[in-house]
Amino acid sequence: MSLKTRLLGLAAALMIIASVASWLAYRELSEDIIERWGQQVAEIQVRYDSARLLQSLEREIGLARQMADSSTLVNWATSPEDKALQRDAIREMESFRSNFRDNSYFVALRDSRRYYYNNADNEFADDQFRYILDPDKPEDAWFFQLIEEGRNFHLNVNPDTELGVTKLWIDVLMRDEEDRIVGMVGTGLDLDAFLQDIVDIDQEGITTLFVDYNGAIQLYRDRNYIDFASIIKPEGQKSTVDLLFDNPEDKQKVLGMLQLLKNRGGTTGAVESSFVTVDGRKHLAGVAFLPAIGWFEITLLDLETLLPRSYLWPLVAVFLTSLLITLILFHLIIRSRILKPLVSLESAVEKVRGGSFALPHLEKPDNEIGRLASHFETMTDTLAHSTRELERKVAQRTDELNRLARIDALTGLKNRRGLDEALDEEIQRAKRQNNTGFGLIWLDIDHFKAINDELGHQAGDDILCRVALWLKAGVRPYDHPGRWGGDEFVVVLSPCDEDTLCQIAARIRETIERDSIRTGTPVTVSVGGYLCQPGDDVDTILRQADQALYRVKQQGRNKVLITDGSGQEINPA
Ligand SMILES: Nc1nc2c(ncn2[C@@H]2O[C@H](COP(=O)(O)OP(=O)(O)OP(=O)(O)O)[C@@H](O)[C@H]2O)c(=O)[nH]1
Repeated sequence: MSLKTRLLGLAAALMIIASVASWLAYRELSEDIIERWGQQVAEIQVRYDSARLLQSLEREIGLARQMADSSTLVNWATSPEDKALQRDAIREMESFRSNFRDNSYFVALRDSRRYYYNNADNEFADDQFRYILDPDKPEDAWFFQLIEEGRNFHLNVNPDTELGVTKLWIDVLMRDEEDRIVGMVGTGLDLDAFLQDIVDIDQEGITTLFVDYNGAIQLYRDRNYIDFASIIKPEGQKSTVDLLFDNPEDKQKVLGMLQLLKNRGGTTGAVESSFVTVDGRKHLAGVAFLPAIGWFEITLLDLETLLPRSYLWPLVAVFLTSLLITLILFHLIIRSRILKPLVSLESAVEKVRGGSFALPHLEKPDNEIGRLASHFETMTDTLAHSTRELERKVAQRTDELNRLARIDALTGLKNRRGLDEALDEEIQRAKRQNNTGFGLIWLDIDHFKAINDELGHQAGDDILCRVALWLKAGVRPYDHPGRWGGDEFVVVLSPCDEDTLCQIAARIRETIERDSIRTGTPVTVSVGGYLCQPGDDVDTILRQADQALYRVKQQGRNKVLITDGSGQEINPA
């Protein structure tokens, strides 16, 4: 697999790994962020909603307590038949009515079970006594239950069938100086208006509800879930907060949070929160206990609505785009800085390996690969130069060897191979030039063995060298003199005719005889010559010349004998 493919594969694998890792990290992180944010928001929201409820009820509760503490009312409650006290009490009650937000009040006396009420329309002016509370009537059970429990203060969401109103009732027990319960006073707030103010807040994704100490739903946007008159219902029949959750775990969680807050004894500001599922959607439930009224406030935050995960998608898109751009840039840089230079370097190496030093253009980035390419170029130049130099020397040496292979080492004349080639060339030339003639002289030193024997081998060599010089001097510059071997010499004469052949052969013989006398060692040579004929080959030519020489030796030596193709003497010496 090529490096390019590997790098591309690696980049793609890295991108996939990075994307998957980022996606997982994003999910974890976004969930974490949303949870943290949600918890903080839930706590703030719970406190805010609690504060709104308490703010709205505080004044009414305070007034109800004042009313319960009113000595006028307490005195009357202990002597309800006393008309004077009743008159004062009614006046007192009416004064409170104008102060209550709902402009309504109720007063219920324990012993007489008489129930007094007047509303904002002053509908029951001078007729505040409405009815007698009956312990056997379920709708009156709240009164007897509260007295039995002895709870000084209680909030109660209850429809009053007698009066035809459903209200959030603020019930406060009236006690005499001996702390005996003598009655109950309070006011009611219109439930619908109250729900609209406190619970039906127009904030998408936020649900607020209030439950009593036992978890029974008291204020909730869906009236069907409200546990009306929950005080008189036995446990198990109450419409409690766990009804809102489908998942048993969630039910336990929420009830557990209520219990936890109860155990803390109503620490102010304490908030518990946990994730729950409502209508198939994940919510964060925040719970706070409101010790002032003995209720819990529960806020459900629909996190997907409040902070949809899609909000973070642009972040993911930015990340993935940057990742993609980074990888593309990485790939481009790798390609231009590593791959392309490597590919050009590899093709250059291939060329050099194939014997060519003409390098293609090499990419040389400013890095190790660039320096490597530079070194390779320099190395190739040096190698090319050395190779050229070596080739030149080899050629020179080969020429020299070729020359030496054709030269006789002793005399410096052509040797037998050189003569063969010269003869061959002459035959070819003669053929090309319409058989223009050429000749061949073959000469042999007479009695050379005796010279060697008498004067020694070195002296024999000297004579061979001298004969070579005289021979050279006796021929034309373009003739080819050579030593055939031993004391035999051959001259190829070109071009040449009969006369020339005879003249040169005779001149050679005379020169050697004459000049050798001057050296103190006279030598003579026998010369055989042959005028070459059209169509003669090397063997024929040499044989003819040799035979002529042989005949000279037969005839007594130191002579010249030239023959033609028929074997006839041309110019007998
Ligand atoms: N000094 C010397 N002697 C050589 C060399 N090559 C051959 N010889 C001798 O040359 C002699 C040649 O003798 P031949 O040509 O057979 O006979 P010759 O004595 O010349 O007598 P003819 O040719 O019949 O006149 C031999 O004794 C060889 O040993 C050489 O390179 N140097």
